[in-house]
Parts: sequence; C-alpha cells; structure tokens
Amino acid sequence: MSLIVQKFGGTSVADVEKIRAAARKAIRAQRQGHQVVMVVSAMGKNTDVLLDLAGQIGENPPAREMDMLLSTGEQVSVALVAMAIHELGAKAISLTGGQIGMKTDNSFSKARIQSISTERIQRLLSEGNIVVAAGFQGIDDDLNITTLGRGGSDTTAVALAAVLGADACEIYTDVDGVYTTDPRKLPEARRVEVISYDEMLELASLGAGVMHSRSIEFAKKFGVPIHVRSSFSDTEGTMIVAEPESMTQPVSGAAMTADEARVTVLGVPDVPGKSLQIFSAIAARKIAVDMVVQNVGQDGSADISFTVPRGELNATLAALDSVMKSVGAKGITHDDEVSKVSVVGMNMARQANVASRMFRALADANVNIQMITTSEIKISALVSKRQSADALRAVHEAFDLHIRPADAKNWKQIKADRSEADFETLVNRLRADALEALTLTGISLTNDQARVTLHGVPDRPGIAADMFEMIGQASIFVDMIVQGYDGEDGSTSVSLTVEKKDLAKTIEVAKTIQAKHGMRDLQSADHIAKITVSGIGLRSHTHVATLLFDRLAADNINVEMINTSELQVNAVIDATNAAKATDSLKKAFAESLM
Ligand SMILES: Nc1ncnc2c1ncn2[C@@H]1O[C@H](COP(=O)(O)OP(=O)(O)O)[C@@H](O)[C@H]1O
Ligand SMILES: N[C@@H](CC(=O)OP(=O)(O)O)C(=O)O
Repeated sequence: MSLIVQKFGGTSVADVEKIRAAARKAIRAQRQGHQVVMVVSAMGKNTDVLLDLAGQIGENPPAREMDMLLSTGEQVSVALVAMAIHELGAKAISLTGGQIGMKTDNSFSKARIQSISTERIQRLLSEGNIVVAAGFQGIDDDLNITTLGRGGSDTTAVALAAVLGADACEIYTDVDGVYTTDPRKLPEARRVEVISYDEMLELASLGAGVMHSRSIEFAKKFGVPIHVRSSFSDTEGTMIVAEPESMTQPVSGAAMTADEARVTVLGVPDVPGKSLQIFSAIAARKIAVDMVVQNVGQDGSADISFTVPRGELNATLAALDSVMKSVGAKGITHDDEVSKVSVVGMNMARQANVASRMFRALADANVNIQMITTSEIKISALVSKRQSADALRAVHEAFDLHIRPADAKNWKQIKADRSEADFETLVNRLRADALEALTLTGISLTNDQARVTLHGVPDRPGIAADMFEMIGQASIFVDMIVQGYDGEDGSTSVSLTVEKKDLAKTIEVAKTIQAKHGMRDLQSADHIAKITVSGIGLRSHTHVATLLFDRLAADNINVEMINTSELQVNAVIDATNAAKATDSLKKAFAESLM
C-alpha cells in the first residue's frame, strides 16, 4: 500500500475551518487507498506568540525551557487535527515528537535529528489510523524536549518520508508552490514547476522561507521528491527533485534575507590561525556565518567581515568579545541595517557575465553593494536594508525570472527522461549516512588559478558593474569574487580568481579599471590553488569551515580567500601548500567522507 506524508504549516491550520480542511485532505487521500501520515505545525503565528510570552518573562530564558514552551504549539494542533478527523468519521491518532521516536541531539532550539523509530507509526497505520505527528520537535537522550529551529516542521515531514520510504511528501502551505522569489515581496514572481534540491537548498538558506533548508538536505540524501502545494486548492504545485527546470538559464531564483547584520573585525594579524579563533568562537554557539570576506591590508593586518542573521548579532558580539584579546585584533564594527540579496542557479558556473549582469541591475537601481561573495551556484550582495526591496526587484527583472525559460521541463517530462539506474546509485551512496550527520562527497584541488586584488575601490553604486563588465568584455572567465567591507577609509577591496592563463590579460584590464576609478593599489598572485570540500548542507554544519581553518592553521597555511555555500566550502591558498593541505583535510574529514 502506498504511503503519503502530508505536512500542514501554521498558515494551513490557523483556525478551526482550516483544521477541518486539512483533515478532509488527509481523509480523502486515505479513501483513495493511501496510508497517511500528517505532520502539523503550530496554529497560525502561535510560535511567535509563545516567543513573545517568554520575552515578557525575561530576556535570556533557559534554552531548555524555551523548547519546552515552543513545543506546546504543535501539541495543540495535532490534538485538534486528530479530533477533526474523528469528527469527520475516520480514525486518527496524534503523536508528539517523543512519541514518534524522533531522537535528536541536545542543542536546544537547533537540534539535529539522530534517528527515528518507525514501528509505532507503522503499527498505527496498519490499524487504519491517520497518524498526526507534531512537527518541529524531538527528544534528546535524557528525554528533554528539543526543537529543530524555526520552520523545522518541513524537516520533520521530509525525514519521516525518508525513513518510512514514503511514495510522496506533500508540503501544504499558503502559496501554490515555489516561486522565483517570495511572491509576497514581489508580485511578478513566477511559480516554477520544478526546482532542483541544490537550488532549493541554497535559496532556502538565503531567505526563501517556503522550505526549511535542512528538509532539503534530507530530501536530497534520500531522494524524496517533495511536492509543495496549496492547502486551499487542488492545483499541482512545485516538485523539488534532483533535476533543475532548465538546463540553460543561468539563474533560477532570487532570495533576500532582510534582517542581516554585518560584523567586521579590524586589524587582525595576518598570520595563520586567526580566522580559526574568530570562527570557532562563533561556531561554538552554532551561529551560521555567511559572506566571509578577508581584506588583507598593506600593513600586515587583515579586516575580516562576515554576516550573521540580525537576531544572532548580540550572541556573535559576545562570542567575539571572548577572543578579541587573544586574536590581537584592533576593534569591531557592525551594522544591523543590512540585507542580503542573492541569485541562485545550477547553470551559472558554466556561463560568463552572470555576476556583471547582477551588479549592473543593482547599479541601475542606484543600489550600493557593500559586500559580494560568490559560490559555484550563487552570488550574494550585501545592501542597505532601506534599498533591499528595490535590489530584489532589480535582479529578478535582470534575469527575466518572471518568464518561463524556453527549455523548461515539467516533472512528467523530467521523470520520463530520467535514468533511474543513475539516480538509484546516487541515492544509495548518500543514504548510507546517518540521518542528519554531515555528508561530504569529496575534497578536491584546482591548481591552475590566479588571484587579482584591487584595493581602494570606491564605495558607490556602479563600480562593481563597471569592473566586471570590462572583465567580461575581455572574455575572461571569473571564478570567485569577493568584495569586503573596509571599515576604515570608506573604500572596499575586491578580489577575484581567474584561470592562470588569463592572468596577464586580467592584470591589463585591472590596470585600466584602477586608472579609471582612481583605485589605490593592484596586487596579484599567480601561484594559488583552490581547495574544495563538497557535501550537503555545509553552511548549517558550522564546524566544516572551522575544521578547515583549524587544519590549515595547524599546517601553518594562510587562507587568502574563502567562500561557502550549502554545497561547498572553498579556500584559496598558496599553491606551494596545496598537496599538504589536501592530505591533512582528507585525514580531518575522513569520517564524514563517503
Ligand atoms: N521562493 C518562494 N516561493 C514561495 N513562497 C515563498 C518563497 N520565498 C518565501 N516564501 C514565503 O513562504 C511562505 C510560506 O511559508 P510559511 O509562511 O512558513 O508557511 P507555512 O506556515 O505553511 O510553513 C509564503 O507565504 C511566501 O510568502
Ligand atoms: N511552528 C514552528 C515550526 C514550523 O515549521 O512552522 P511552519 O510550518 O508554520 O513554518 C515555527 O513557527 O517555526
């Protein structure tokens, strides 16, 4: 008998009528011959209400009690949904996280799933029940209640679908699918029929709140197709699967995190080990850091900038406070009025001029870019919060995201083209791993690279666009781009990597750019290597970057540039050290490497 997991988010169980509608959907699926597991979130904004209540008691509630409190929201909904199913004449049983055997670690508010026992669910299903499971919660080894992080019910649903071997995992929500960007922020956004796991993982972690990013890690590992659809209609929604919608369009979605904070640690001595001290202090608090940029100054010290979610700024500053002395840094600046705008696409790595197109769109909208980071499938720009909506609209339009690509395929076509054998191999490889344990797929080295850095880049709209258009016109293919925030003199630095064979040409263009915009200095390095750690969900596994810094520092190797995505962590180092670095990283990550 086929098994379906149906997840109903808070918006889909916000009141009694909606609860009844959700119950009817589950009963209908059961009557069509499926076994049904429902995963339900807290009603409406109930989790926010509970958070607010806790805030009224005190500023720093104990993490354990916070999870005890927040888990009650889901407990209310599962009971009501089960009652509604009874009322409508079918059998249902509600279960808490603990009762479905959802074992997690003990990181309250950010717990990771370790195992799920399925016997009880299987038994209840075979007795003809609809099982109504509480999303977002689990228990640790000491039977403490834990929660998985905001939006975590998606992860409960996909994890259950994975361990139960479900035939479908349906995510019912208040939109009828995944859009090219949040349709509430941009009405012209387009609903996509299909999006790949990698793109959705990246978009979710960059602000597309429609899915919890960790749920996509599960889906990818276990090959669970996810169907995101509306709880208020029966129309088909969006399938999240291994394949992208189009094989040509460079960008398939845009996302914005409105509430970000930038932190810059000034005057960090430019010797191995300093980044490690900074980022391990932050990672110890499980704060996910993004947009890490290091600007090496001329005086042998570096400014290290990065972004964190705005709500984590205080915790980040506290973490930094504890290491500032031993790092020997000169000071810290921060800005919590910034937003991160990103574009994501599987095909961008193979195409030139994607970055310049984004930067030009921002320049034309008169948006200043404060920081830039790129990875193989995304480009992020940090902008002022005030301009974030304009920035999102500008990039969405620049990549024609409102138009369906000519070669777009729907799920039926993709499924028909699929080689099931290849797909099974991929899934079997990934599945061998423990549930939410880190899965690394490889450590590789790119040797033939060079770096060019421009210092004293004027901090005003249009400069990045101009630079990368000139580089593009010279047919130079740029790999990594980072623009750092320079706290001191109102200018920034931009570093980029190119293939070694293009270095001379790049320097020529860079000289022209430098003269045109009166930039202070131009540096280059012709002997660099990029070391890449690939896997799934690397940004949420905060220790990956830390362990990388740790191993390189232990070998006395300086990291010149770093970029992170959900799929890769890349570090640029001097090529002389490449072999040594690869060896020690392979050893350090041996346990997680498949
Ligand atoms: N790319 C996107 N596509 C669709 N919805 C998005 C996207 N990015 C953000 N969203 C937002 O996600 C919301 C659904 O998530 P959420 O409010 O958490 O629902 P639920 O309560 O069902 O979990 C939508 O209403 C939409 O505003
Ligand atoms: N109720 C939790 C968990 C959750 O996933 O909710 P939703 O499915 O409504 O996003 C939250 O608000 O974070």
